[in-house]
Amino acid sequence: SPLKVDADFASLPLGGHVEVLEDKAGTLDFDAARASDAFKPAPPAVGTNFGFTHSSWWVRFTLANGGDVDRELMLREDYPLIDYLELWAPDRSGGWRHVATGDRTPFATREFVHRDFIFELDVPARSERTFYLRAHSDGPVDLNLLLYRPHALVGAISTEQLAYGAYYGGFLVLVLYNFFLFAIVRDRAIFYYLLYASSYGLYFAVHNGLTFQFLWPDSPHWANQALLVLLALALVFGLQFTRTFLGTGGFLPRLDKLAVSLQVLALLALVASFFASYGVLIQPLALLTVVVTLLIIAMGTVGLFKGYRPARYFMLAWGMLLAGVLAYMLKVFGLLPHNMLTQNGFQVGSLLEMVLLSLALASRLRELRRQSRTDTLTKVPNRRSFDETLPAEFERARRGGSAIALLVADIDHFKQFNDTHGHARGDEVLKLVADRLRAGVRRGDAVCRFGGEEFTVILPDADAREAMRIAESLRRGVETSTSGDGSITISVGVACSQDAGIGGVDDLFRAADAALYRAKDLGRNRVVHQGTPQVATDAGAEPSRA
Ligand SMILES: Nc1nc2c(ncn2[C@@H]2O[C@H](COP(=O)(O)OP(=O)(O)OP(=O)(O)O)[C@@H](O)[C@H]2O)c(=O)[nH]1
Repeated sequence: SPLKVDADFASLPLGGHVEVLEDKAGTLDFDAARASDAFKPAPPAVGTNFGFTHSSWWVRFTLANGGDVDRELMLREDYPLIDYLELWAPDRSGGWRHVATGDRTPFATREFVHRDFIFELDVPARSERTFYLRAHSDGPVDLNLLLYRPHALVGAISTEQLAYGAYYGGFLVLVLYNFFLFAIVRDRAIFYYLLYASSYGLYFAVHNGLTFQFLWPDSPHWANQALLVLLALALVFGLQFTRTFLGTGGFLPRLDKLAVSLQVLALLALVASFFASYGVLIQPLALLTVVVTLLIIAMGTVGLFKGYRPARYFMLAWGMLLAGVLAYMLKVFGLLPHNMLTQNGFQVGSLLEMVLLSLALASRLRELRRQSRTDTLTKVPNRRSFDETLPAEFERARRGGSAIALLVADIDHFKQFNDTHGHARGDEVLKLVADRLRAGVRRGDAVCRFGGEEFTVILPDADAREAMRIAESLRRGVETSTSGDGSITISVGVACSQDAGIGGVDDLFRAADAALYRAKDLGRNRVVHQGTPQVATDAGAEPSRA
């Protein structure tokens, strides 16, 4: 039955009011189609979404204007990737106005300069008009037909343009920001993120019909191929980013190899896009996308369980994307309202994903920074960390008018231990000593491996007396916990900022180091304060340090 268009409405979905005709061979011309009696009402479940099909599809609908004024209406088909789309509309002289467009014809074939297909429909007062559409496409023929009053279409489009501007603006800012970050930091993960975000963002822009309108309006062939190329690139770079970010080559060699094979497949699809048609390639690529997504989530999950902190943001990011897809699914099944967020759940989720991946990169930089300040063997802060921490703590103590002390500790006769028991056992001793030191200090004290078998301990808010007490308890702690190991002992030199002659950080370190030498000279396994002539433990004197 004709759709009444004289009532007051802003927009109407046309889906339930059309009849369709499948032209399997694609040979019918307009007159033959118009004469055909094989038109059937569109099935309510799918409407005019015909999916992947080799047929051409004819769509017919009748609009009835019972009012006294002419009605000018806008027909919008809002899936922009239809290859060929034609309209036949009755004109006022009894003939037909024919528009032949689609994304396989130059952009200029459109009546309206817009990423979707928009046609003007004229229904004079007190009349009925029947319109015909013909669609054919290598990809899915998913016609989403909407009828608008002109003012309503203007309103809808301006809202959408704002949303798209915000969406792609977000992508652009992320890409620019990370570009500059990469220029400074030179982390390869940032580089792959850049490529991933760029190809992914452009892929969506192709999907929305925006690149065809704004970037390559005269290249319909490339406009179609670009979707495949960008999807393949997004898969390659997404995997490359994930592998670099999580460092999967090291701890997940099998999954990492699988990732490389999938990258090769995506690259093959990319090359094939120059020879094979869109229709042949899009379905395998869609399948590959699902597999890649599952693999990335699997790798992130393992990274998370291995305790790699940046993997938390990484997984949150992918969770956002999945939440977006889920929101869209729930909308399709009527469990969530239809609005711009749910309708575009995939796209919204993808931007949130990119934002969180950018955060994950920041978290990774923090982790790299932490690693560069940690000794890999003993897991205590290293020399670099010490060189940064001591001046800062010293300055803080000076400003607060408090004392700060420094211990320099060295394992006794470690060379001999190494020579006797081997380097591996020596490493274990280093770890053990580091653990003892760490366990024996107060909160806020900093144990560092200064180098070799030498450790430092920064003791904020400690005067010489307190520092001696802590040093002595550390010495005893090492001695007792390693008594079964051929007796490992340490010698410790102590200096405090309140000691005479300590003007700055360098004085403090020199004094503690000199005290350590004295401890070695006095027989090892003892604590010596730089100011006092001798504060010996009860260990017997030994020959001088070599
Ligand atoms: N196993 C192991 N040994 C190390 C490491 N770093 C340094 N060493 C060893 O530590 C030893 C330090 O020897 P020396 O500096 O001669 O001092 P020492 O033998 O401890 O003698 P004193 O300090 O005079 O008591 C050398 O044999 C180094 O090879 C390490 O990371 N692992």
